[in-house]
Amino acid sequence: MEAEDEYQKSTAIFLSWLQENGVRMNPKMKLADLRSEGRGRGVVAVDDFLEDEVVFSIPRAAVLNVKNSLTASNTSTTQSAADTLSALPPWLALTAVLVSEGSRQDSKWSPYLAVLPRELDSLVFWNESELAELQASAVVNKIGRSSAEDMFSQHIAPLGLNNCNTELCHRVASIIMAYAFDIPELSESDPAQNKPSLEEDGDDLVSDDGEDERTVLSMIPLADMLNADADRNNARLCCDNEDLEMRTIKPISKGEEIFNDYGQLPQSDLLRRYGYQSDNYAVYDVAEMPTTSIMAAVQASVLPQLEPLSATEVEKRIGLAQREDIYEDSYDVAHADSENPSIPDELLALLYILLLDHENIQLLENSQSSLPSRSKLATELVGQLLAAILKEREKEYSTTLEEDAQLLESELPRRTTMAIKVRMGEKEVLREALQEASSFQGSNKRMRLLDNTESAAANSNGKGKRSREETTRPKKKGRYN
Ligand SMILES: C[S@@+](CC[C@H](N)C(=O)[O-])C[C@H]1O[C@@H](n2cnc3c(N)ncnc32)[C@H](O)[C@@H]1O
Repeated sequence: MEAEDEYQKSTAIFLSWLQENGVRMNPKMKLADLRSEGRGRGVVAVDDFLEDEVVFSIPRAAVLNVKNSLTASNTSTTQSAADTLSALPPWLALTAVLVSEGSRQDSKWSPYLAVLPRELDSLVFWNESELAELQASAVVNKIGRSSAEDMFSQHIAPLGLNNCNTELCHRVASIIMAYAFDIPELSESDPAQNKPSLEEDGDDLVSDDGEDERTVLSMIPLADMLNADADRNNARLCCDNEDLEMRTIKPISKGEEIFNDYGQLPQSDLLRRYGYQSDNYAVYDVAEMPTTSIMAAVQASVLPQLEPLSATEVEKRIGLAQREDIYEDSYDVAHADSENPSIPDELLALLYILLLDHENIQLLENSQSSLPSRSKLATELVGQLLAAILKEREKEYSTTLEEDAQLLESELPRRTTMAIKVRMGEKEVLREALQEASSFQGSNKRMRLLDNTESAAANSNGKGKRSREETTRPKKKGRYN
């Protein structure tokens, strides 16, 4: 059979299967072939929807998760299989279940499994030269291909599932990452938990988010046919009733696509987890600033006016940053919005601690002073150091924004184009952060500048007068401002 016929036929069989399994579809929706627009299948309105209308409803028994799969298989091994699976993280247990269901001709979910993709563009499937196009994006270190393979060989291989191999496990785990939902175990639910997610760990089939809500990682036929495109979200999965319901969250006009919400992801994570790129997610882009490179810049004395710090002194200041709860392994810079600046307070606080003069670091250490507000953290010197660090970070990418823009004008392989957009998004963020850093105007009076040291030394020798600024240091514990 031609691949095209196969595609249409599998859609038709899936639609009949949905009906047989009690899925009720509003006649105002249709499952559409959106391949020409690069979105595979999707759900489209064929008539106007009001806000809070049901688009379709799905009985919980049609959902594919560990419990339902074990119930459907109804074998004597069910209890021991349940025990084995419940010891695994939810994503791994569901991977085992999908591989197992996929290998059975008589699986209740066969027509559903047949419409799931054979190939994905998630980063785990990119080869080295494709990944190299992401340049210095931190996402390259988050793919976790080899750690996933360790899990497969340690936990899935011993199950002896038919036709199971590493590539299949990757494919299934990636489908789960892009398609599965975490749904509340019972009907007392928080419908906010409706986005496909895999960022799970834990060792139970249900996960507990710590707020009395236990969720079950589940594949939800049809609900997972909704695409997403940042703020074009107009529907969500509601788990309050016996049946799961996809409901509109705003009026939708005839002809519009019905979109779910995958979250406010930077383009890098969208690519890693869902295997696509969309300019509409660029507003959520971030550039990661690893603390190791921040420390390297500090120790390399990138600013000549800075008094150098000994290794012991650096250690002490890191300890202080940890005590103040602002020390992180890396800091995300992002696009500023009405509520948040581009550079996070924690990063400013770290640099401030690294740049404080000896007298003031002592006061902070003895809790005679505390970290000031953002405007005072944002000293000119902090801005200069940050600018130097941001420029170094920019240099880790082997092309400039302008060169990337030029590259995009030519015909490129799909993955190269997506990678270029991701790295451009990060470079845009770095530029914005650089601009923000250049605007810092807070006083340098407590900063570890060579001048300060000289005047302080002169003062301690009784040869000089303290400057007016130095005498304004806080005398008791409290915020500098
Ligand atoms: C939950 S599924 C949605 C159904 C999917 N289109 C299908 O045909 O099976 C998520 C996958 O859909 C695709 N997708 C979702 N939103 C998209 C978009 N705005 N643009 C391109 N692809 C999208 C991505 O491949 C993603 O991994």
